[in-house]
Amino acid sequence: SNNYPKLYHDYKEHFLIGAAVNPKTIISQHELITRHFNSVTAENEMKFLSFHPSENQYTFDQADQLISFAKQNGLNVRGHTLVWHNQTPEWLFHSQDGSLVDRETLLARMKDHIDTIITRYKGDIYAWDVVNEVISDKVGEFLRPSKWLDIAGEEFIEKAFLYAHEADPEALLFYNDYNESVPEKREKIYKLVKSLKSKDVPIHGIGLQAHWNLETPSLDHIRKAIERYASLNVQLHITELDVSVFNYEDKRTDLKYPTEEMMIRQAERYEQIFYLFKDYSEYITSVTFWGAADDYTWLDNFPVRNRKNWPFLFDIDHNPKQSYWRVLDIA
Ligand SMILES: Oc1ccccc1CN[C@@H]1C=C[C@@H](O)[C@H](O)[C@H]1O
Repeated sequence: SNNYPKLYHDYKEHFLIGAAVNPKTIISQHELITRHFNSVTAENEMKFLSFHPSENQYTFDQADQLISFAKQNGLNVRGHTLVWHNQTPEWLFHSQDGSLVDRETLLARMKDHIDTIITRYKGDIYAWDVVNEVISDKVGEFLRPSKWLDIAGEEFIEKAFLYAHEADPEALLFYNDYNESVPEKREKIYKLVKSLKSKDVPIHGIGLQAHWNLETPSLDHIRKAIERYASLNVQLHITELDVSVFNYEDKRTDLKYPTEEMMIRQAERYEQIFYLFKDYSEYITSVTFWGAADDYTWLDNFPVRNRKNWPFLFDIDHNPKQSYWRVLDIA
């Protein structure tokens, strides 16, 4: 990573190049991140559970650490994420006596969280994943069942955006989701965002998580999703890009290293994907990887626990892979 062409520099007229970071990787991957990226997202440190572990307790230290790293190195910061069904503490949905809270109480607690967080980082965080993954993966089901939905009804979604906008009218507010290129889910995400826009809810962008692999989604499905979302006149961010060497249903655990053909195929995929992103750089303003190099990825534990993956442009020693050269060559 030390003297290879800076990835963000070669893409600067197209879109920002980002990486998910955490308190460990801003140290272990410091040189790589500051050389090749101009945007960062906290992998876990800005989620509800991290910020707000109990009703009257906010914990900011780890997020503050990441913010000062970003400021010291001139990196843009995406906030992830304010309202989600995962990594959210149980206290939020319960009263002292353990019963479920009512709609007003839950919305008041949501507002307090959003006000507190967005106000603290106003001017430091330019874009927020306000709502993450509320669309269902189940055929025929629109919204994912959750305590948010059960207690507050579907208006919790628009309320999150309204509260966020009131707290920082300058921040870009995103809806973020995965499997975003699957046609059936694409149409549900489209319907949700179109509905929010039609009610003048302040939403500025759609985050495509882009947790992809060597085979899926097809370039055609990716292109169709980008075009569908772009037609809503919102910005598009690729928010969590990785290209797993295993298909979702492939649970093999025998590999200690990626095969040569995996690395050749991955380089081809990355070239095709970035060629497509460049084609739509009028709409795509940021491309963030969900990590920076193969020495650390959430995919080492998902969907198979303790199974190594090699999803990025840089290898476990932070040296460029074939994938890096193919992405750089078409910049
Ligand atoms: O690809 C998925 C499949 C099933 C559930 C969630 C996801 C992706 N969900 C993402 C992954 C990692 C987390 O750190 C991110 O916050 C989350 O947005």
